[in-house]
Amino acid sequence: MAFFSKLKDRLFKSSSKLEQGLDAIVEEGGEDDVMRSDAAAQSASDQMPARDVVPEPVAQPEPDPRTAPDPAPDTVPEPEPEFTPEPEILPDPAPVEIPAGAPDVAAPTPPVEVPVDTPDELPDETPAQPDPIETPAPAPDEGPMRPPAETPELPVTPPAETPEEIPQSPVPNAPPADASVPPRTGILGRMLGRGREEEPAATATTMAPATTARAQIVPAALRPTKRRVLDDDMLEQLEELLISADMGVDTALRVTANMAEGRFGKKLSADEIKRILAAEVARIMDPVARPMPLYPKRPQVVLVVGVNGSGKTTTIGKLASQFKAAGKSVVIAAGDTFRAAAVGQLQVWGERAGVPVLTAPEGSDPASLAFDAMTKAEADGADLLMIDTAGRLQNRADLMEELAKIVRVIRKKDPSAPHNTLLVLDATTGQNALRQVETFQKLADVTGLVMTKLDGTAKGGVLVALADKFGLPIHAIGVGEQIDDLAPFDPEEFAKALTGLDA
Ligand SMILES: Nc1nc2c(ncn2[C@@H]2O[C@H](COP(=O)(O)OP(=O)(O)OP(=O)(O)O)[C@@H](O)[C@H]2O)c(=O)[nH]1
Repeated sequence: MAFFSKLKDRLFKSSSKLEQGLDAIVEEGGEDDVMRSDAAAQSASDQMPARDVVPEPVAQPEPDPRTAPDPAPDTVPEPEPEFTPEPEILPDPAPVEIPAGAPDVAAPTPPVEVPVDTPDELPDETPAQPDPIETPAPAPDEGPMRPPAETPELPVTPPAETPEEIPQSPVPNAPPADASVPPRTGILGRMLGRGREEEPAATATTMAPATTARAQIVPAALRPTKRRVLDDDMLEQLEELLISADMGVDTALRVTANMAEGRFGKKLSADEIKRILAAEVARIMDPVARPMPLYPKRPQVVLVVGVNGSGKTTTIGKLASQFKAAGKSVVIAAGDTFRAAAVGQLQVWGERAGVPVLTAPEGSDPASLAFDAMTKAEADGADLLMIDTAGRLQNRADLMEELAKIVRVIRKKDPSAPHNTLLVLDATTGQNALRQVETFQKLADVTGLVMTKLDGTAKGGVLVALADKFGLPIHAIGVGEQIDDLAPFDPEEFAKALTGLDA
């Protein structure tokens, strides 16, 4: 519930936009569902405490909803799609000892300097190649592979259904140093803004004097439910609304067509439309909600790519922390060799996660660093090597070629690598994310996505467009700047949050 609130309230501005838009569409062309509201009013007033509502004298007897003829058979609402209950919040895995001292104040771990003397032309030999049968490369069209059940590569405490490889929140939530700040309750309980915001409203209602309450309070059940016939006009308005929420034209058309299927001409309330839309969104998103797969290969090479500022470094830190908590030995390579600040930032994240960060002298070839980092990670018997790369705009051909070279060089060392190429997308970039996927996919064979900043001003609809267009797995979502602000992607929570449905 808390995570749902987090999604709903901070996740998207587009959520409230969609929610309000759907309400407005029905409000605009809808009619009061009189029969339903009368019946609801009767039932509500039967249950209403006397002090809350004093029914006015009724001139006409209330029709008995059980015997009254149905004046409009087509007003019977569609059965509402069922929603899976919110997934159980799993207990945090074993706590991780955060290195003593806050990363910001502790002296950073001296970087492991990797000598970068590898020439551009790297040897063609591929030392210590594993048996290809034991370490199959991920087949692009097979989707993410999970390690065999018996492999010791699985994390220590895999949830049954949710990502095994990215535990929910392995880091215990230490109380904040400032006692005036309320204690944090983990990633699923962090979105407390909504609860706090709701408090005044709740107080206002309960504090209202009885006399004014009698005049002013109109319980929701007493208000007539507006319903609107689902016709071409309404579908067009729905399409426009979905496009404005960044779903893209193609996806918006497909979604509205599916919504109309079997319902055209029927009268629907705003709530019913939200549920139908949420079910459709969840149906599209379900196949892409996949954790990052782990393979028996050591080191499993995870290349992290994306445009400037999308959240690569932050995501690497969060992932490294989670994998470490799951018992993996992780090494990070600072592939942005051109910006000293980027290296420094990665070192801070390495400190936080408690994993070593391999660096190279400023200005050296990032492809060489990647090669040397693989050699070192292999020698150290690391399970995972996460390679950060410089942010690059997808329209900068030179930088994209540099990325392609990194991939080529990695493959010289291990033809099955990189085993995961994660494209980190900033959800606030909207439709531009689609172009980013297209370009990065061509050059770096992207295997999965991480969508960051969903706690910000993101337009969540773009995730639906991405899933609909590319079908790439969404391994995780970033919902904040802290180390445990990375969560598995839950399609149903997402759909409910996007459409403004209550949990
Ligand atoms: N609110 C929020 N901020 C995030 C999230 N992920 C990353 N950030 C912030 O986004 C900014 C950029 O993150 P970085 O991790 O430095 O991005 P990057 O892709 O490594 O950046 P470059 O190296 O410049 O390409 C930082 O201020 C992060 O704190 C997220 O999920 N939510």
